[in-house]
Amino acid sequence: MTTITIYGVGLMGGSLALCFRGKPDLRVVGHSHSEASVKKYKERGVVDYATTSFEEAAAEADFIFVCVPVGMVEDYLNRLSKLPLKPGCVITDVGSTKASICRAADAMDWGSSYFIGGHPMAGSERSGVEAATPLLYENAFYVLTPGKHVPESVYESLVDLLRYTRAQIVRVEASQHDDIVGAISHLPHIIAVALVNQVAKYNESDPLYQNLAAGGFRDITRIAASEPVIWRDILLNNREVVLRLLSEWKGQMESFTALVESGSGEGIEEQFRQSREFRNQIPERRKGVLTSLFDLYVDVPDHPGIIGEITTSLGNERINLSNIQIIENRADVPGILRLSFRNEEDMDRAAKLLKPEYHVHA
Ligand SMILES: NC(=O)c1ccc[n+]([C@@H]2O[C@H](COP(=O)([O-])OP(=O)(O)OC[C@H]3O[C@@H](n4cnc5c(N)ncnc54)[C@H](O)[C@@H]3O)[C@@H](O)[C@H]2O)c1
Ligand SMILES: O=C(O)C(=O)CC1(C(=O)O)C=CC(O)C=C1
Repeated sequence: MTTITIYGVGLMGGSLALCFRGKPDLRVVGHSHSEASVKKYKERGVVDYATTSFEEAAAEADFIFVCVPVGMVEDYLNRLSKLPLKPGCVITDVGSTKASICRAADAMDWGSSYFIGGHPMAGSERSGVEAATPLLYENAFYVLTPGKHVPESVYESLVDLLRYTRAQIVRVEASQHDDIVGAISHLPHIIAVALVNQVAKYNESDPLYQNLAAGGFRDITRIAASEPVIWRDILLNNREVVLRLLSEWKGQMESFTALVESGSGEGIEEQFRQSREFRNQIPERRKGVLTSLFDLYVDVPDHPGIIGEITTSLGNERINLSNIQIIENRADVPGILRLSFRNEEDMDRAAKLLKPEYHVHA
């Protein structure tokens, strides 16, 4: 029996627990310092056992996942490094920054256990165990940052366990990781929050702002609803990278200001041309919850029963749907329907069937 202990069974920890729970020869233990949370973990059935005792949670563990806010990770690792852990125990975390955590962990004496930094590139603006789902990591990249002293066999044992997440493991050096996530995750969160706060001010005097907010505003601001404590810790921890990016961002805004001020239509077009080219080459299929390799997107008109019509016509042709999701891109009405299939043949047949009536794209 392999025991997996999760400290902080929230969105990320709870989702990991749900990936491992009920799998052959795996036992999942959850830890929280709060009695109420321990009760909740048990009631929701996310773990096999839960405790408020830090020591008891670690005692039998073969793998430990530290899934608390970045600002707390070092403290948790420090406490763990001082416990009599099972020999060969692998400790990892899911913190959104890696350089300072890995540096701190490298300076700790792990005895016969090992630390490997981790960061799944999947998540949500929601938080807490209530938001946990075993599908969170599916098709996402999962970064691991093993230090030099971690034997390959130990690294492979963690990779092997993580196959239950159905994520794609990628090995990255910790400071390179922080540079990259600064640009593709931390800066976008700041921009989304600043934009929402700017619009919220206008909305105070004219609530029509909120009502007219459609696809553009919604697409760029979903993440502005993210958990404040989690993001406070991330931005402060990746301070230097974030400050450099913000300064470059100011430059971007100044360039745009100059283009608009000088009426340079050509310059504006060029900015959009460049960004469209890069944006369109990002492999859409790999990211997000519930994506599969065989997805079709169908623009559906807003009329009652439309989803039923589509699923019935697929059913009549015996085309198996593995998933269906409405992507809300217009206020309060279904816009794009994502249909997922288990194989290319089903996807192609569905596209052929739906094309005469709907706008279908892969
Ligand atoms: N939210 C995301 O999209 C995302 C994605 C990848 C990685 N991460 C990282 O995962 C970790 C957990 O984030 P989450 O989104 O699961 O958050 P969450 O709020 O859903 O869960 C945090 C967990 O940590 C526990 N905790 C322990 N000490 C705490 C303290 N002092 N303050 C607050 N909570 C404390 C909470 O009880 C909770 O169980 C963070 O390090 C975060 O950077 C988050
Ligand atoms: O999808 C979201 O809501 C996320 O914010 C996920 C996201 C991201 O920025 O992409 C957020 C933080 C991470 O550490 C990793 C992933």
